[in-house]
Amino acid sequence: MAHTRRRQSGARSASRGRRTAAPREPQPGPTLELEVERIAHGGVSVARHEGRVVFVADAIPGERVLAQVVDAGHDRFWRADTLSVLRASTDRREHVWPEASVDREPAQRPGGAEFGHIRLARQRELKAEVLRDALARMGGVEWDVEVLPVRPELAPGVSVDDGTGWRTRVRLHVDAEGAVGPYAARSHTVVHVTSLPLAVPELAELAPLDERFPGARAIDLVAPSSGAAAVVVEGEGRTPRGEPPVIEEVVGDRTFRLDRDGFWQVHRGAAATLTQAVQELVDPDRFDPRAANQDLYGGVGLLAAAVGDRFGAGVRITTVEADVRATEHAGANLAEWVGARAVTARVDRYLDTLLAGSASERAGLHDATIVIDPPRSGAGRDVVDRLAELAPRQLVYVACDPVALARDVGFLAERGYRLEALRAFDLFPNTHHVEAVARLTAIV
Ligand SMILES: C[S@@+](CC[C@H](N)C(=O)[O-])C[C@H]1O[C@@H](n2cnc3c(N)ncnc32)[C@H](O)[C@@H]1O
Repeated sequence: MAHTRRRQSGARSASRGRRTAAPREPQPGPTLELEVERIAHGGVSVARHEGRVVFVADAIPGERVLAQVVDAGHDRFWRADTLSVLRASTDRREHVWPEASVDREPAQRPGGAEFGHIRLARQRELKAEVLRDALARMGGVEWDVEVLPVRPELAPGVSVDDGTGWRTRVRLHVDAEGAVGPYAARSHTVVHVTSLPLAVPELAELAPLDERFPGARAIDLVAPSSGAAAVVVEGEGRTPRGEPPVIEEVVGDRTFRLDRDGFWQVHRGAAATLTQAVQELVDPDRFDPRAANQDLYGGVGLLAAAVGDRFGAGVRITTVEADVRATEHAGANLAEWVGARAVTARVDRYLDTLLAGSASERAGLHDATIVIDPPRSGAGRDVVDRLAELAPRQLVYVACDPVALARDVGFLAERGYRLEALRAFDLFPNTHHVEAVARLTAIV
């Protein structure tokens, strides 16, 4: 495709001579019959056409499908959508969200349920395969991964049969005419749907799918574990001034307060699942309650509380988070631990201040356990290098992206840390996402 470069006076000097590439338009290609070979990261499967990789959506490894190439603009791979299934896998089932099924026009299928046509147990095997492959390729470790379902007692009301009814946060979008819906898969086009099966039942009922919101940008649906569910309309003149409403989330015997629009784990049972996983994965023989323990990317203090509950009232732990409101809540949520602190900071800068500490401060860090729960992009080289320099006894890494985790496991291996334990959980049934909790320890 020919790109036209727009000339704007002053644009070149403003960008100091750098040219910014215009977003690439996808180039539609042919309709193909494809043998689907294996799963890839991102919820698509790998097929081949004349030697070229084709990433195909809405298929299952082992199937033969008729697929429309939606982007033939790359030399090395194309992207395609399944139009119909010519030979179905025994793992195929009715899609849990009829509107996302292959029976609908690809451009009209909502995103966010890209595994909904696959038996639940097989979804977990595919997620395990992606994590195992990523760890082998990027992390340099062979690890036999099993992805476990959320335990039903931790997620009351969530269907264990088909993986529906778990989402406590849903963002819908509003189009130019004010119509509401999710984005179509792999696009920013709002599509109309009549149901939200992945949402917890109270949100599925509340969702204003047939209403119009002219001028609004998005509709956020929030169902805290305690108190009423809410529909929040975002857009010009609609965001209320002043402090955002505060909600409560209950995990076991604990209540966490947070802003209604603040970060919280999305699956109804996720916070309890991760609490248990972190408590189990911290090696008690390596844990020193008086060391300078850390909970990095700490949100409102969920995982610092998990460590505190596991090791008792005397635990020292600092939770570090970039969002000021979240750290204010974390300070209050962790008030009962005299040794707990909540710090507002970017993790990389915070680690720089730790690295500049005195010899006795550095010794306290050397004995520390550091829990780290970064956003989807992972910790990355800069943070990993700083962590390795602090040389804590153990790291407990909570990850929502297998490739970012595997990359960071690889970086940590270069810096003398090895993967010692790993658990993976299906905190996002019917999507391709998977959560993992890993313990890495210093090789001595
Ligand atoms: C995956 S959430 C985890 C939150 C918390 N551990 C929990 O389970 O509720 C990641 C958090 O990291 C915060 N964050 C993102 N980038 C950050 C950075 N560079 N430094 C500090 N916090 C950051 C986000 O605001 C978010 O609260």
